[in-house]
Amino acid sequence: MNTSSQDLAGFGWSNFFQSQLTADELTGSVPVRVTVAHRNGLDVAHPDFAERVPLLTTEPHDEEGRATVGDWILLDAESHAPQRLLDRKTLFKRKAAGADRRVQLIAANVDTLLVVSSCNQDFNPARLERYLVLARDAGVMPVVVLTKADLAEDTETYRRQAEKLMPGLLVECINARSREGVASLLPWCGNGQTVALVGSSGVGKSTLVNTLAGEAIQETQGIRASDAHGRHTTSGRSLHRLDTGGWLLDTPGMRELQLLDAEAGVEDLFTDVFELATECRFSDCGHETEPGCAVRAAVEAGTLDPERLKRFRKLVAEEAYNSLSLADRRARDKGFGKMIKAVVKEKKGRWE
Ligand SMILES: Nc1nc2c(ncn2[C@@H]2O[C@H](COP(=O)(O)OP(=O)(O)OP(=O)(O)O)[C@@H](O)[C@H]2O)c(=O)[nH]1
Ligand SMILES: [Zn+2]
Repeated sequence: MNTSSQDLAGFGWSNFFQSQLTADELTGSVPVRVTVAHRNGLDVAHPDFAERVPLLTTEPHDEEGRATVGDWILLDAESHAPQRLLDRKTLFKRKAAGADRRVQLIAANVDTLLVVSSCNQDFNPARLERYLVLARDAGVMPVVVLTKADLAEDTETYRRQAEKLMPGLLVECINARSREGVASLLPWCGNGQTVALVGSSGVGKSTLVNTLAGEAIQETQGIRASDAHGRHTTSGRSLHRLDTGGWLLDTPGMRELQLLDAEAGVEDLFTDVFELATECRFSDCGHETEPGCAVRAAVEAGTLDPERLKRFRKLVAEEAYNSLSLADRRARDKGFGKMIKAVVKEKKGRWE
């Protein structure tokens, strides 16, 4: 077998992976990319072949040691038996529901996350912010893509709102249905580049995939005229080659990604709020009613957008909730239910 490193580069191979190989591995192994992670095997691809191989052997609780879609693994050059997993450049993961909170791997080695929303009533800065946190946590570069620019009267207002979410954030307003429309995204989809998409239902993810791929690999469905919500379209877990030589990683797991355990990401995204908070009189200030609160002072002085503070609070609360185990969540929900019941009972009692 004589595969040039250029061919491998088209699959996403780079010096980052190459430098992990030992002298023995350079001659005795062949690197392959995981295109589908099945329960009992891995579909892998290489410029010269594609096949199903057995799972890597891992320690029972080493969830991150398992291979997921997008990973690079080494096979024995002769037998094609899987040898080991290479370190990842980036990783999307989530904690599974359930008492043991196992880590679920979603996708590895994604270079760019296209955060999709549209230039209409679906545009939601809070949701975009959440996806940006997610990208930060995975170590992936985010690009905000605002679709349906062809239907909007004033795309600049949307663009400006999105740009305000993070310093230096790239925002592209596009028509996802036209080849020319998506041209501005091509730099992120070049040879060997891996992109993934997130965004709510109906914003045009499948349309974008179709246009980028140059063929209909995703089913799109018409938007329901009445409520502007797209219908859910199904898709298989996969890594698709784009016309441009890039790879589109589109899996149900990726589509369902939610903000989970994103503490570091929240800090990155809201450095202004965190910096202000260091000046609050109390170190555990909740920025609600405490005296000497620098965060509220900034809002009053007009230097901090109150909407931004609101979103920050929501994100922190949501993250705290998501980080609870399922058992804790149930207990909390039950506690909440009990509290409601008690209040209702008390109110009723008063009138009976
Ligand atoms: N005019 C116009 N229509 C668009 C654009 N992007 C998407 N649409 C339409 O919006 C509808 C929903 O698009 P989809 O691609 O199915 O949305 P989705 O995000 O994949 O939705 P789910 O599969 O539910 O996650 C379809 O009717 C598309 O044709 C755009 O940029 N311009
Ligand atoms: Zn404060």
